Amino acid sequence: MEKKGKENGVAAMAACYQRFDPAAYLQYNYTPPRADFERKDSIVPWKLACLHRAFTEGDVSGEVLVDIGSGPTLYQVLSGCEVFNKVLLTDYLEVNRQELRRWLQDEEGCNLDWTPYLQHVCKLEGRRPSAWMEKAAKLREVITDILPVDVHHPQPLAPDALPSAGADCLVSCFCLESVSPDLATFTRALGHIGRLLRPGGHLLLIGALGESYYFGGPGVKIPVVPLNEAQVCGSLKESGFTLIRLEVYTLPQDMRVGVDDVTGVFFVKARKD
Ligand SMILES: Nc1ncnc2c1ncn2[C@@H]1O[C@@H](CSCCNC[C@@H]2Cc3ccc([N+](=O)[O-])cc3CN2)[C@@H](O)[C@H]1O
Repeated sequence: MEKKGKENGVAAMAACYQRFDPAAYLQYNYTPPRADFERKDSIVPWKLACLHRAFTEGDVSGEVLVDIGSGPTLYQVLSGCEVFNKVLLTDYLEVNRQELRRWLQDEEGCNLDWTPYLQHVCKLEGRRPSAWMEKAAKLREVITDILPVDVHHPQPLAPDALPSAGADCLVSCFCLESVSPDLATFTRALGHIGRLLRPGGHLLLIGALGESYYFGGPGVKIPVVPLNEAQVCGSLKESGFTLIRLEVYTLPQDMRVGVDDVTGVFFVKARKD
């Protein structure tokens, strides 16, 4: 019974994602107020600051960075692209991989202008904002693949996707809790992606606290397993990670815009045992 229940939950979740709408999702979460670079308390600048610090404080290095569950967004690797010379983006849905490919190939039809993001991260790096074009070129140089991924598989990526030693660093933002029907499935998925990482490699994990649903498009209500900090820390420990740092952002009232019921966002830096 238990096994059947687990498979049903994951299958039901996969069915929800067939209606995911990248353009709407980007609009909901990656435009003001949640992405307002003039506001100190906006969520996206907070996330970019966490990622910038984590990638540049000296302990993260290597060849290969993998972003798990990229969705249609690039912000996750704007700092990491300066540290790694091979970056892999991944997502479960072809519509998201297509959105990413459109930007990478500098094609028409992108659903979001990433320029303000590139300019903001250049500022964090102490560069002039006009260096954003160099950062865009750097991204297009180091992002070598956009691959399918399924975190519910013990081997989430194709066998030949990574060097045998594994990736040197993983980043994953708002994915695991949004694709797992319950905490046990979240923890199992964390273990699956952990197996992609070499021992001593780093995991940078951003996710939602207290979220039970979000809209992945107009009328596309997707269930989420609500997490608290203690559960995140417990899952990391159970999946063979040592926590280095946990930071939490609590959403001000005007960041609660009706597209989900998120109360907070966590940022984790951890190392694979
Ligand atoms: N089995 C699977 N394996 C891997 N990826 C999978 C799988 N199934 C679906 N996916 C893939 O995972 C998905 C990743 S996007 C998930 C959205 N997460 C919730 C959303 C995000 C968000 C953003 C910003 C803020 N904020 O406060 O600023 C709050 C929130 C909270 N709401 C999607 O790309 C899907 O395509």
